[in-house]
Amino acid sequence: MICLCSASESRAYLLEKFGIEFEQKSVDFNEDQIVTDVAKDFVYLASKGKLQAAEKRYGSDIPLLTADSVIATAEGEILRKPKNREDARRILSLQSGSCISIISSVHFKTKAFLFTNTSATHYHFAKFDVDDLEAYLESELWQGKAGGCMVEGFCKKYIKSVDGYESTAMGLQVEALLPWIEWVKQ
Ligand SMILES: Nc1nc2c(ncn2[C@H]2C[C@H](O)[C@@H](COP(=O)(O)OP(=O)(O)OP(=O)(O)O)O2)c(=O)[nH]1
Repeated sequence: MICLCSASESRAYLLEKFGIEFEQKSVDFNEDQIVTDVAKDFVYLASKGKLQAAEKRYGSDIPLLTADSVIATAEGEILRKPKNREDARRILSLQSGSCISIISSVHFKTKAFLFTNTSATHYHFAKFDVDDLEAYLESELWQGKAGGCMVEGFCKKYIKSVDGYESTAMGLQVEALLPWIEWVKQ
């Protein structure tokens, strides 16, 4: 059993999809305190900060798993979760017809080891249909997602090319974690 220290439905879905037994508890960490404009450093520091907060709150008797994800545009702008529908429209419009990277960092800590991994999945999207984008904004499915993005949903039909795991793009590179989770089961 491991503890997914995250409020993320996407991360819980991914662990369930891979048949990993877990409990889920949220963790409070203010990502606004992170001062960097480098996306891979942002997610690493956020994931690390969440782990430290989780250790303080839950102790370390059970293996703790934390993660953070952002989108980086081709220009290097970091896109986090949209604040509102207008922000979602702005952020998604930046991704329309563009190349982006979804970067996820994980920290997985047990009594025996600390595993960290920062991975990216790179997408080239076709231009989003305006009416389709408005319908997606209306659906509010973009809420709580880095860049308002759903690679398995709204964005899927616009994918012209992809390089990397879909799981990384959805917020948790389970494939990289699996050997370490198996080790814990021994
Ligand atoms: N279903 C789906 N979720 C995505 C996708 N891209 C990013 N996400 C989700 C994963 C995370 O829940 C969220 C990124 O926000 P954070 O890394 O700050 O995590 P979140 O605040 O959701 O939960 P946490 O901080 O771990 O309690 O976006 C995607 O393409 N599909």
